[in-house]
Amino acid sequence: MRPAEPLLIRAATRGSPLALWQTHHVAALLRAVDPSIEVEPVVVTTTADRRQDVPIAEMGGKGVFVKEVQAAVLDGRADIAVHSAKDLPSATHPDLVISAIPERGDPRDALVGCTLADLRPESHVATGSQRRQAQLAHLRPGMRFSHLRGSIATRLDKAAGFDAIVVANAALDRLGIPERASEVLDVDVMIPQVGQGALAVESRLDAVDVSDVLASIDHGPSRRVLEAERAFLAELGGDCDLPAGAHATVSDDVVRVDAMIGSIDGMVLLRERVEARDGVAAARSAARRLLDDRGGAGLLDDR
Ligand SMILES: NCc1[nH]cc(CCC(=O)O)c1CC(=O)O
Repeated sequence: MRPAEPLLIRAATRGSPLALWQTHHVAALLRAVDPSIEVEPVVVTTTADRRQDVPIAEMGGKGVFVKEVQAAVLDGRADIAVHSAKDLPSATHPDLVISAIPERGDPRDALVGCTLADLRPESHVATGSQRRQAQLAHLRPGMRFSHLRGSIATRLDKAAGFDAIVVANAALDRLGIPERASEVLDVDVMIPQVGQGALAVESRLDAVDVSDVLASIDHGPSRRVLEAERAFLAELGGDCDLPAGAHATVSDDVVRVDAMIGSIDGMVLLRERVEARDGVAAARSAARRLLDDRGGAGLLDDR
């Protein structure tokens, strides 16, 4: 018997060590299902990667990380695009489909430099995320914040200049440096960003053969919570960085959504928890309560 024809899947990815780890992870998951699959990374250098000096918000929001990776799939240079789910805008491209959401990693944020208990009102924290700043400022009023962006390695290199920086714990795990976390913040202390710790693999809507293969590495519970979290983001109408976050979990067929909207100075922090079998409905209702009933819409407008 002849061996099966190898199936080549070209995977568009950013070139950072984290993005490459994620692409290799997707490749390993696919090959565990079908060893005849070969995954060839197609590295795309995004404008956002080249311009480390410019805040994300000024480059057009968080979609800047994914647009150029998606373009490689849309114009046929690649078959799939591997993204950090949290970098994906809430509305996907009309010609693309999220054909796999593999089992989610750690959704939590990590403090690097010192623990939460070590943070004083005079402490200086660096983060580029309005969500992280709003929640930390609420926990420890008075702290000074500086902007920080760049790859995880770049940010870790600059950590010594501050009392603490905040990064996704999944990134430390994936880069093999979990010991850099001074403290991993419980989701009750710091609500994570929509999609944090999860991967989203896109393919062309018309490439049914590719999406069939990817379906084999889709993880149902992870898809269910991610779709809920993304519905929260869509309801907020925000694809740029907002002082807002949502985290969903599923147990006994019930999805629980914890969501927050705050002011960047930490003076106001609104939280809601909604549980329902329909996670998307739960997330939308958490968003409506925060925006309409509790004044969150005004907070987002005032930024
Ligand atoms: N903001 C950029 C970004 N996009 C995805 C991750 C980490 C990996 C993940 O959340 O899956 C990071 C780094 C960070 O937030 O510290």
